[in-house]
Amino acid sequence: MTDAAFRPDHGPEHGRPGYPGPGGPGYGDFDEKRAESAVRELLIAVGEDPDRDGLLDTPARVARAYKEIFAGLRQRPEDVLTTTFDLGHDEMVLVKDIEVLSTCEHHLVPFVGSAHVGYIPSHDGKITGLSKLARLVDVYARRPQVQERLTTQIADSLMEILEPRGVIVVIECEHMCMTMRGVRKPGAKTLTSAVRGQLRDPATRAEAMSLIKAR
Ligand SMILES: Nc1nc2c(ncn2[C@@H]2O[C@H](COP(=O)(O)OP(=O)(O)OP(=O)(O)O)[C@@H](O)[C@H]2O)c(=O)[nH]1
Ligand SMILES: [Zn+2]
Repeated sequence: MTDAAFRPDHGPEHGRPGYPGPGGPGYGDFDEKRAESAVRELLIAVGEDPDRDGLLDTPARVARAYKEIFAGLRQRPEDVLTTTFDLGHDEMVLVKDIEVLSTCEHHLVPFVGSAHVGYIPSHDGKITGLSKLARLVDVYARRPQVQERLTTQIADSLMEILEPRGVIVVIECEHMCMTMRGVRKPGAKTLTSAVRGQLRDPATRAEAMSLIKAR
């Protein structure tokens, strides 16, 4: 996969010499051996014996798991968001309750919850399959993330690829870094939203929000 295929949407670290991105190693490449030895080191660091029976295969297993959990680093939104045309529909399309399984980039523990993704198709009726909206959520969720960036990346890539009249993305998640450790507040939900184009109009936005809230 070439560096040029990816947009520099991961913040300033990307593309620094020696790091993935333009001018660095292949952006998104997964180095399984390096991941394995890092997990082995981590086990030693926490006071475990990586050579005891139960842990022998753990570094390789964790490396494979990380490859899967961060598979979105090797995917582009345009790989999943295929488009088609349907002139017949120019009203809002909203897919609710898309499961979000992501990883907090601060602590590398999960944050989980739901995404609600809606758009108003372009005047020429450019649309996408409903499942593709869920696939798009996964492309960005399967990376080291913060919830705010996850939300805006989904909204911005939809705007770019579907060229819709408007987009709304609302995400509600529970962060394990606030549950398992640190402040330890199970049940606290973080809500983020990104609204673009005509969905910024108060009435349209209110309609979308009432559809999202309706159970
Ligand atoms: N804005 C934002 N913050 C997040 C997200 N995930 C985790 N955090 C926060 O990132 C912050 C990191 O804060 P630090 O003070 O550097 O780290 P820390 O000492 O481990 O913080 P505590 O979690 O408060 O113990 C914490 O407040 C987390 O709750 C996210 O998706 N968005
Ligand atoms: Zn965290």
